[in-house]
Amino acid sequence: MSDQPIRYPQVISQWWLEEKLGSGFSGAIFRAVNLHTHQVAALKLQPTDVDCPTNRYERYFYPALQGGLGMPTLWAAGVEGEFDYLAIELLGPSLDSLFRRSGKNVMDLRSVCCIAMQVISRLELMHSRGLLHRDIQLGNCVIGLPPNDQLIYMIDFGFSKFYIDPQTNRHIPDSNAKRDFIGNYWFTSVGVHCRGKVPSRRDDMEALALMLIHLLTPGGLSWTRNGVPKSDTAHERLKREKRNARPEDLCKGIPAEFEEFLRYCRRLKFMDKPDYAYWRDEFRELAKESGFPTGDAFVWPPPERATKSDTDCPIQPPLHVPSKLPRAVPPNVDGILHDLANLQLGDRRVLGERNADANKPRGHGHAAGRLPSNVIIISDGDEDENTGPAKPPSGTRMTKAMHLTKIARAINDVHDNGHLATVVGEFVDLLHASRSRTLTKEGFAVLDALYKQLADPSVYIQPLRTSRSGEDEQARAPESRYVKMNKLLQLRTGVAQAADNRTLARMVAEFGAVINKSNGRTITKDAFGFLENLADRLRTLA
Ligand SMILES: Nc1ncnc2c1ncn2[C@@H]1O[C@H](COP(=O)(O)OP(=O)(O)OP(=O)(O)O)[C@@H](O)[C@H]1O
Repeated sequence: MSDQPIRYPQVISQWWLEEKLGSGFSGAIFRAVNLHTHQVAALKLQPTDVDCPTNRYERYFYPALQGGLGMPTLWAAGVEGEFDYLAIELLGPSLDSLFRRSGKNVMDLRSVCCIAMQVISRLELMHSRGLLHRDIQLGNCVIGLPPNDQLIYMIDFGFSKFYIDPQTNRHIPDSNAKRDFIGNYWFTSVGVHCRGKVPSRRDDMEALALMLIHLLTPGGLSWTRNGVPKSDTAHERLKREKRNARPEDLCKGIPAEFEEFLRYCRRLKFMDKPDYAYWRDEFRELAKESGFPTGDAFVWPPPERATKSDTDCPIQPPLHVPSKLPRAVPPNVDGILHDLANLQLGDRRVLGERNADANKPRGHGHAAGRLPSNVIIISDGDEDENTGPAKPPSGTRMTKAMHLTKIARAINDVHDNGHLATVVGEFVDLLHASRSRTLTKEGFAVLDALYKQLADPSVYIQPLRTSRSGEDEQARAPESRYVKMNKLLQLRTGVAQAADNRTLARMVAEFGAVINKSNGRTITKDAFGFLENLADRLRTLA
């Protein structure tokens, strides 16, 4: 291809070219009108002699995506004269241009959660049709034109690839052969970009995770700040920085879900199918916990405070507030649940100091007449106070965070060590079933509740981990892996000999501190062993 600027014609096939909408590495895209039907389209033009003839590839992939939500319609495609053209459904601006135009340093959490939910769905659709995108970035996510302007579309399938071989119907094989990097500098996964791995579904998901973290990071991910690398040395430097960036450092100060999502993507094996529904739910739950509507409609510009009209899926009232109390939607459900866990209700007992009257029916602490005046009774309406953790209302999937919160509340309510052992067992089962091995803030809240119940529930206990925002970073100066493993092993074996509940409480506190100080706050094999042995010990001390 010559170095001369490309001269685009006025008419291609039946399309009259109007203004330029954008340009890419090897072509440009114009708004165009069909001379016969007057249909409007986005015409993607590329000289036929370009080094990287992506239009030719895109033409091949588009048919597989037709009819899918958030997949543009391809109206026509062909070669005329020196140009390869694609006539695509005309769409709105990209997330990149919306974000740039907003002039903001970071994107608001509600918008990022919506992008997460929607792009996960787009990837699920593409993957279900055997295709990888392989170039996830803000410029390749665009919103529709009204009335579809709350829907995010995927565009630019020039780097896509069938990971299911259409001939054999089998997943493409992994390989260690050296390969050129396909994707973009900012968000392509570390495995593909820095280690030369073969892209698969996990890498599309990791690129999304990095894109979301980028949007929430002031100034963006560090390796995106110097622009596109102009030399091999600069590219190598960028790769080193990207490869060395630890999830916990990238995600400092942003909700833990993003760190967990990134870790999850990186743990997936080459052929693994990502759990799209799980992560969509996690981001929906995060939006809900943050007081936003749970729908995934991408409302731009973000409303000052999301309201019912922002979404076709209105906010679910998370809490039932008794009618005699002033009705108010709390801004932070999480904080309230946490505060509730720390309430001094006055009639709690120390399990280790139980005597015969412990079996007497206990006046329930929620009796309105006995509550301090500032206490609001909170109930999901689906919980039987005598049976601890309740089942989710039928038809509702309980997220891990909700489940953990219920477990923490159940621990506050137990009457004896036997019951406590059962709840700890449920905690262990939930952690085992979870795809993430990171102990979340809700997981720490369970440890807090456990410690409090084992030590003395009537006194306020400083939570084991109160902040994700980095304020507690000094307190959690990282310990080496070796130290962590050693301590966990000691706790795992020592717990079987614990003489009483107070000793168990001390061990739970130590356990929480070790996990909190470790990189990634990961639940290891020994950590599971400790919790399982704790449940056994509680049974024998019952
Ligand atoms: N269907 C469309 N409707 C409206 N605008 C579009 C459409 N497709 C693309 N654009 C605009 O054109 C820009 C470039 O499009 P696209 O990414 O498909 O081209 P490209 O040549 O492959 O770009 P790159 O080389 O940067 O990946 C997009 O960021 C978007 O702003």
